[in-house]
Amino acid sequence: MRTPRTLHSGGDRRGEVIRLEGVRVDAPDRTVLHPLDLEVTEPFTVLVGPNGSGKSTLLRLLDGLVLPSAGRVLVDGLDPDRDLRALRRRVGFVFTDPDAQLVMPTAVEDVALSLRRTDVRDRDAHARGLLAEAGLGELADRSVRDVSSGQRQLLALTTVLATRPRVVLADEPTTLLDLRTARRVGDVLRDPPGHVGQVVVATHDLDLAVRADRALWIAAGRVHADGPAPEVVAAYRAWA
Ligand SMILES: Nc1ncnc2c1ncn2[C@@H]1O[C@H](COP(=O)(O)OP(=O)(O)OP(=O)(O)O)[C@@H](O)[C@H]1O
Repeated sequence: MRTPRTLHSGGDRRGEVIRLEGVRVDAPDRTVLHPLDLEVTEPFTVLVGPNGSGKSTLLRLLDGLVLPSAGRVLVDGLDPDRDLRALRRRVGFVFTDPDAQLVMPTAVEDVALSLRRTDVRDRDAHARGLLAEAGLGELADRSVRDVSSGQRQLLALTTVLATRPRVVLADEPTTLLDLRTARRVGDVLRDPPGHVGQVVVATHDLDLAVRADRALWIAAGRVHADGPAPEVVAAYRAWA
C-alpha cells in the first residue's frame, strides 16, 4: 500500500465525476482492493459492507490518503497521485474520530481555521454563522473537549464544509451518535450546501445508507453489488 510522497498543484482541470480505472490496492501480505473500474456521478453515494471489506480504503483512495498499487483515480478531474494539493482543495474528508480534525481551543476557532483559504473577511463572524446554521451556536466559545461526541462529530462536519469542498468524503460519520444527531448528520450529507457536488460515505449505519442515491456493497475487496441505495441496502440487510 503506497502513501503520497509529493504535493504539487495540477492546475485547474475540472470534471464532475469520480472515476477509478483498474484500481488495485495491495497491502504487504495481500490484496485489499481487487482491480476495480468505477464511475460515480450521483450526488450521494454510500459504501456498505462487512468490517474489513475495503470501504475505508476505497474512500481514502479518493482523497489520496491511500494511493493505488495499480490503476488510476480521478476525482473532479484530478489524480491524487499527481495533483494532491489541488485535490485537497476540492475534497473534504470527515474522519470517524472528530478529534482527528478538531485542533483549536474553541469551536469557533476550529471553524475559522477552516476559512483561512477562503475569501471570507471576518472569519470569526462567519464561523459563528456557520455554527448557528449547524445548530451549534451555543458551543462557539466552548472548548471542543467539553462538548459531547455527537456535537464534536457535527462540529467536525461543519469545519469540513466551511472549506467549501466540491466533494465530501465521510468515514463512519454517525458512529457513536444518538438517533437524533445521526439523523441531523444524515440531513446535512443528503442535502449539503450548494457548493458540494458529491458526497461519498462509508458506513454501517443502514438508516443513513438507505437515504443515498447509490450504494456499493463492498465484500472482500470487491464490489459485490452496485445500484440504487434502497435495493442494495435491502439486499445487504437480508444477507447480514
Ligand atoms: N495500511 C494497511 N496495511 C495492511 N492492511 C491494511 C491496511 N489498511 C487496511 N488494511 C486491511 O485492509 C482490509 C480493509 O480495510 P478497510 O479499513 O478498508 O475496511 P473497512 O471495510 O473500512 O472496515 P471497517 O468496516 O471495519 O471500517 C482490512 O483487512 C485491513 O486490515
